[in-house]
Amino acid sequence: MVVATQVNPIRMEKIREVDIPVIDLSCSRSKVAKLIVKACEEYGFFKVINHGVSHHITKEMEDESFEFFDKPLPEKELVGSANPFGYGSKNIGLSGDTGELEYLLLPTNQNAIAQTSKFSYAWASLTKTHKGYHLSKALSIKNFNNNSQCRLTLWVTMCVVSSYVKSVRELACEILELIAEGLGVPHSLFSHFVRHFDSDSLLRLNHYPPVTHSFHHGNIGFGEHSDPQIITLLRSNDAPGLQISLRNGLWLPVSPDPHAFCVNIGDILQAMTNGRFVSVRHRAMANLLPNQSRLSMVFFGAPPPEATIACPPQLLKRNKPIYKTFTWSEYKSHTYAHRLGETRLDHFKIT
Ligand SMILES: O=C(O)CCC(=O)C(=O)O
Ligand SMILES: [Fe+2]
Repeated sequence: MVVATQVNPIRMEKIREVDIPVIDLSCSRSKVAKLIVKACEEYGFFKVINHGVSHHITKEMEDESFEFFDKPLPEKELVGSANPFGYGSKNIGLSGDTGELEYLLLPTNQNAIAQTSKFSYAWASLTKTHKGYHLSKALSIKNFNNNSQCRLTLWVTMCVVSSYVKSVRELACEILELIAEGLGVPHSLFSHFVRHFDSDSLLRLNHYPPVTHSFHHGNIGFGEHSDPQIITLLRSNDAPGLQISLRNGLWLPVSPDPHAFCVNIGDILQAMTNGRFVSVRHRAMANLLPNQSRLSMVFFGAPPPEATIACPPQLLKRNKPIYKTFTWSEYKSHTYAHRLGETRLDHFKIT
């Protein structure tokens, strides 16, 4: 008999419910900065409320995403495979990882968007409307039929996606500036990477349909990993699934809250703080709800490809650097060449 081996076996016995930090961004700046730094040190993870991203923009983005995922597979595949941007189903990355989800990876690079916006402007004048820029319309534009990447970028330039990206990018930068204040380093030390015209930030829409076949608890939607970028802002609908790993190996289920953003520290911020902040390991369980899909909309704030990543002297204090200096593009290549669950930053440790 052949027994299937499970990648990333799940340690169910260690799951428990604990409160994770919820930070109210409407409180005083100095208090918020301190609380964020504490959460980054202890968990590498927190939720923010009163964050200023309009619920209307978020809801529109969610509706638009569901509209896309509800389409028949051949239509979804028209946007091309997620390499680097496009649609993917079950396969995550190029190293053999799989999960019970489908997803769409979108660029947010302002440079690429500026290139394409002249096309979307021309299209907008043709259709004489600035509303209803849906992906279904982008898919049907004849001139773009042979260029899936162009169609995707076009979708990103459209009102709904670009408003969402702008708002969430602003929130990510605001949080990075609060972190810088809390650490006593220059205000834009981290945020300038994400604000940069060539920032490699991206938006990932993850759709976890209810699993229909004989699944048992413990099946994986998106396997255990840390995010390689600087910072991640995740917003989900009110279906559960996300879990974070604590330093002691316990898994914490994160209760869903459509009005909050989950913020996690990425590998780059762990490197830039010389290990003071934790790049939190997390995963999403398969969706076992009978009739409801789970949707997470995830913004990854990243540096430009040629940015140099090193811990600044102010944060080293008298300690030796733990990590070598590297560029974001070197880190990204290393990440994509390895399995999702690997601790990729270890490769850059000074031995
Ligand atoms: O969908 C989730 O809750 C987690 C997704 C995630 O970790 C990712 O896209 O990097
Ligand atoms: Fe992640």
